[in-house]
Amino acid sequence: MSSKKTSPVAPHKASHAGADNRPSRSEAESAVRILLGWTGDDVTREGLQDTPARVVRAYEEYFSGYNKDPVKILSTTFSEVEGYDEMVVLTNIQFVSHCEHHMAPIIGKAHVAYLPNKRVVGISKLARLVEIFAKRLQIQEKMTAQIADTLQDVLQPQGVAVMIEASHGCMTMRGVHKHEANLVTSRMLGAFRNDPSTRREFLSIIERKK
Ligand SMILES: Nc1nc2c(ncn2[C@@H]2O[C@H](COP(=O)(O)OP(=O)(O)OP(=O)(O)O)[C@@H](O)[C@H]2O)c(=O)[nH]1
Ligand SMILES: [Zn+2]
Repeated sequence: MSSKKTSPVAPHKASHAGADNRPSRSEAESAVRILLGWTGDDVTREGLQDTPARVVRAYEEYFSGYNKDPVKILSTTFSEVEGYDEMVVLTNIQFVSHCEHHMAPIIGKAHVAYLPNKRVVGISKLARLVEIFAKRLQIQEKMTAQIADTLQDVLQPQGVAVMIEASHGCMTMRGVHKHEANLVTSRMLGAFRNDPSTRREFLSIIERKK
């Protein structure tokens, strides 16, 4: 199968197989047992006996974002803001995700901004939005776009900016072994894309807060 073929997925929809095709918990534990045996270790020894169940519980946490609806998260907004219409920026939102090529950790920070259009959203919801998309199998570019596009679609603000900087385990712990390499991605929409001074203000705020 070519890795170039991608199926279009709405930014805020989970892209995993439907519930009907989802393997059971015991099938997932068996798969972990097979991988453990494949390493060359003895899967029957005491220290490894409960490992398949633990790994499946850990995966449940790493990939809990498939069960959450990002649109619902953004549904609580406030309009009593005395006409506040300046930039809202939440910087340094830490996250851990996993790359869809190696299932290796992606560890980084997201900076999220929007220019409100009469309504604002609770700031924790911006961090929750990052969490939902981080806790899925990702590539960084896709995660950046999903966060920005969902904010734009649901809040319909005058603009959205998302910047992510992250270290990829598949490049640091294995493969090319570049420990210091950080991938920086961004998506600018509306005023952040069209107005250079808005974009500059966002970039200077996140630079100061690093
Ligand atoms: N653009 C992008 N690439 C990523 C991301 N995470 C991992 N990758 C890359 O995905 C690519 C997968 O390439 P392959 O050649 O199929 O995999 P590989 O043989 O394991 O490649 P190496 O990592 O170079 O050893 C690698 O270049 C990874 O660095 C990401 O978030 N964005
Ligand atoms: Zn990878």
